[in-house]
Amino acid sequence: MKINIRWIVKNVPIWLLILIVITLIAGGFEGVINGMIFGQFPNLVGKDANTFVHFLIKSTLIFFVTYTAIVLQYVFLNRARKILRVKLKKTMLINSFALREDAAAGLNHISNDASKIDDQYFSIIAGILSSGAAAIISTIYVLQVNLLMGIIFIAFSCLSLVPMLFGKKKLGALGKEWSDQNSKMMQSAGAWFHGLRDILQYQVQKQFFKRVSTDVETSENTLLKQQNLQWGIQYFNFLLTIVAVVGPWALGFYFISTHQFGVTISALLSLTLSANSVVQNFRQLMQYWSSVASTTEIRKINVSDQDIFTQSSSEVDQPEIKFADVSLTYQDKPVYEDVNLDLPYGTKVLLQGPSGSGKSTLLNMVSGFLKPTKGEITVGSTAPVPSNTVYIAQTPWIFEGSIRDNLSLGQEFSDKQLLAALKQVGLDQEFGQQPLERMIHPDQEDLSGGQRQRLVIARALLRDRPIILLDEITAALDEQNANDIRQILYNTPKTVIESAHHINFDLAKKYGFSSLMIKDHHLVKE
Ligand SMILES: Nc1ncnc2c1ncn2[C@@H]1O[C@H](COP(=O)(O)OP(=O)(O)OP(=O)(O)O)[C@@H](O)[C@H]1O
Repeated sequence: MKINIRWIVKNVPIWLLILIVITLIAGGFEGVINGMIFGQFPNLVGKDANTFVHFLIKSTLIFFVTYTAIVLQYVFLNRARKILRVKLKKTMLINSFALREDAAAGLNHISNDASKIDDQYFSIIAGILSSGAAAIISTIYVLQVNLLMGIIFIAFSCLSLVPMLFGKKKLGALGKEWSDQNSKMMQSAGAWFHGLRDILQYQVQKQFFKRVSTDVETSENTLLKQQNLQWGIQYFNFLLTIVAVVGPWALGFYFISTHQFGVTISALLSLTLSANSVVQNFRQLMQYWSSVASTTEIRKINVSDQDIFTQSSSEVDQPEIKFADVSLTYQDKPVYEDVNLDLPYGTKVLLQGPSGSGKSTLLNMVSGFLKPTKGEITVGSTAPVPSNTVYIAQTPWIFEGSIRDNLSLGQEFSDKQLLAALKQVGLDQEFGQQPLERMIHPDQEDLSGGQRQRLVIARALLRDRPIILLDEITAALDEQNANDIRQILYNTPKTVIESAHHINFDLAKKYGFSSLMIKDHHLVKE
């Protein structure tokens, strides 16, 4: 998808576009009203008081309408920009989510890229429209003062287009380079902040800061390169503007001295005054163009055809999990090769294997987050979808908000249900009098690792899903808590697949678990 004029027109309401066009036309007279009104002065010589009053009222009205139109123009343009910013950020949020981009890349899009597109595209398009309207109106005025000289002035004005023709591509490439480097800088800055404890512990402040500061320098250097190129182009523009003014004078003086085409000094003077508006607006347009060019690449937004808001149905009843000749390879590295597996509903499985052997990978395939490179996985009669499972991960996801928010995720649950879920994981007594209202701030680490883990388990218990996937969930829990939690999660008719290094074999036996061992890219029953 490309953020361009078509996208803008599609997203701004038609009534607003009409108001913008009307105010643009009215405001476009600003460049020539002085010329138009001052040009009347010679006609006032020797006229009566009535004519003066009439002239004053007319001039006041013209000034009033033009300046009011300019202000309204910006009010409407700003409203349109706000609509476009909201649409752009929402589009970016959805696409980064659908494409599973990492947090740093996604945040870079909605912060840096979105501001750059707003500053150097949306606001510039507004400027282009107003300068364009002013240039057209000034041009019409200039042409009707003296056709030949008017054409000469405008032809010279077009010279200012030349430098931009050469710089456009390079500016676009630098814009993209800057955005990529910015994303890298956000990643290394994120690592710098997240790693505070380890960085201090290993006393590697200097070494680590060098990484971050190099990335900051690199992205700022590219921005500077881009700005220098913009101003280089602008400098050539200025030089050509001199030619655009002096050139027509030279021709005009020649026509005056040879008495050709009725060119007079006064016509040349009024043309210079009005044509200035044409030249200025052309120059402005070129400056705008260079800004627009610098956003060309970042305005190309990767889109996914997936509709993330479509609710995938989770109505499979007592599904069987089947793997038929499933292989999964990361780049060139095989994790699974031709695996066949049949897990009837209610099966309880302990997934074992050395670190890096593929335990999380298997759970991710069953939950539909990873597609096999070859073969087919079915859950019930369909391919796996995340909504059929609860996947409890090694690192619990909690967010800024109340315990209630973190449990319900915005869905409808009664207080009774929420409190019962907290009680099941033993958290009902740990969060004070009103546990559901307690606010949590993940960045302040105000919950222990075990509390976080139990909170996300309570979140899972609230939801009735036929398959429970447990990925190293007890790593942050003490033995007692780990056993209590396991009892809750195991005591269910549902399918449970647990990957764990530390296993309570007594409990596993009690609840009928069998073992699946990952060996040489295959699953072996033990
Ligand atoms: N996104 C990825 N890109 C490339 N390789 C990956 C990716 N995710 C995992 N791997 C590789 O796939 C292999 C299996 O990883 P997986 O996380 O499933 O192992 P695991 O058995 O769960 O390990 P652990 O017990 O340490 O958590 C590893 O060698 C890992 O490096």
